[in-house]
Amino acid sequence: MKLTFTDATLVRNGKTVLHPLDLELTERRIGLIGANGSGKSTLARMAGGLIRPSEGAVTVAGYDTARDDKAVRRITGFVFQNPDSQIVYPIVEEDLAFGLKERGFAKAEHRKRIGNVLDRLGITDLRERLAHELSGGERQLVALAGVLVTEPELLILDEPTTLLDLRHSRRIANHIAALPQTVIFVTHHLDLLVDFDRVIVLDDGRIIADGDPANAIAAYKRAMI
Ligand SMILES: Nc1ncnc2c1ncn2[C@@H]1O[C@H](COP(=O)(O)OP(=O)(O)OP(=O)(O)O)[C@@H](O)[C@H]1O
Repeated sequence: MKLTFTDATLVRNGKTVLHPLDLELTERRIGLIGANGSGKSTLARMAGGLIRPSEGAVTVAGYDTARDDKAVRRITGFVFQNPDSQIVYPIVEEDLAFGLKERGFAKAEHRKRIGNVLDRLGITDLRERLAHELSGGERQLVALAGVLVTEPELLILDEPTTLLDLRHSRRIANHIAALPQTVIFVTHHLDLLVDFDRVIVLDDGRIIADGDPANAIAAYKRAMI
């Protein structure tokens, strides 16, 4: 999977949210870090075709996100910080099945896939539960499971562990480490990125560091003093 940003810019209400970006992303696990409001979510959404650049172009697996946004969204799964924006059905299992149905998976496969992903995230006990009765962290895990179960080619995770305890955050990190797909992971939890292939640091809409996790995280820490 290859993503390219060519002079991609985003201007909103007169503010330059992202200054012209040139990037070629071919790594499997890419972390995005930076200060609040530095443009991480914007870049992540642009990578998945949810936001079109004001100028320039973004391509995902050869599809231009401005022209072929449907194709891009078909191969991309998003997990956002707020699980409530993602959970649609009242019962956890129904919610996970909904994502599978929407993406055209055969019904016979639903139970097996759902069982597998719940098991891997350590939340099998939530299968029959009412989503609105779950804790914040449990809902975040269900939202994540709902996307993982569909195995999208590109997985974009925007602060998916903000409500999780250490055990579950680690489980997510381990799970991501084993995924064959491309993952773009926005987070303030720097320790989750130590084994990543590439980490990009944003500051005020610009890339200020880009490289291996140790160097990128060190640059971020220096910039935040
Ligand atoms: N429609 C808009 N109009 C004006 N400003 C916007 C708009 N959308 C985003 N911004 C601004 O762009 C900047 C980048 O926002 P973004 O959500 O990408 O930041 P972030 O790095 O993900 O931050 P956080 O760590 O706080 O989640 C912010 O200053 C935000 O207020």
